[in-house]
Amino acid sequence: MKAIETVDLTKHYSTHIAVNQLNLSIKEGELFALLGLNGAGKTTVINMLTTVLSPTSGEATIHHVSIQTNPQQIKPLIGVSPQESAVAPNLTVEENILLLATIYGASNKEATKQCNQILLQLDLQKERTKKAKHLSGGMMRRLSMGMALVTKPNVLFLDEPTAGVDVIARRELWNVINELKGSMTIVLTTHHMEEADALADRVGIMANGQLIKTGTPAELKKQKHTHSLEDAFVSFVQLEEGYE
Ligand SMILES: Nc1ncnc2c1ncn2[C@@H]1O[C@H](COP(=O)(O)OP(=O)(O)OP(=O)(O)O)[C@@H](O)[C@H]1O
Repeated sequence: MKAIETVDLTKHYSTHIAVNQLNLSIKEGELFALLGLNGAGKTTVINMLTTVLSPTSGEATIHHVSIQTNPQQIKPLIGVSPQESAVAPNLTVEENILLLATIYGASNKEATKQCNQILLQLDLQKERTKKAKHLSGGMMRRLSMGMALVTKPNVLFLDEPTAGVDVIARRELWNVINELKGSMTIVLTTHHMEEADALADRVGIMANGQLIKTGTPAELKKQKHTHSLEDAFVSFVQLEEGYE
């Protein structure tokens, strides 16, 4: 079953084409990493798929539900951990999750059960009574991911989940993402090629709003005769940008 499908998905910001006729198909349970230089269009794609932005043209479906005609039906299917976190700084870790679960209609008992499960899944039990504003960058990202799990999503979007965190916290976040892998479809964006290599079943490379390459990390490396996904990425992007 296809979790996500886009057909000629396009977004214009006045005269600037941020995403240009994107055709993408992601299978249920797959972890797909969207790669690209700054401004390539990754966040715009995620914002369209999560119904934050309306496409200028083209179509996209999540679990066969259209993002344009049925955005309200999309919301229960997805969880989003954005670059700018929606965490309430003065609430504790536990309170942030409980509040969101209650907003989504859980009873107090259900919310507590769900919160305990998420804290366990994300290894956040020790931080449960800490105010969010006192969390480290890595723990903050973990809380943001936990909050994205409140809707029990079929598809989880992680926009640069390890941006700005240290190398140990990054590895710990990889463990958390690896634990979630397979139980839901995950789409993540990253500038860290070793992250895409470690986590992704498949990657898509964007340049100038277009999807220029998709494949498994192994396929892309093989095509460029290298053991480094970063080298393969640079080569694909440079070719597209006309550096070679
Ligand atoms: N609200 C906006 N108005 C006008 N242009 C925008 C707007 N948001 C994004 N853009 C432009 O659209 C293009 C794609 O931006 P986007 O944020 O999707 O890229 P990105 O690949 O996520 O980049 P980064 O890796 O830096 O987060 C960029 O040229 C950006 O300047």
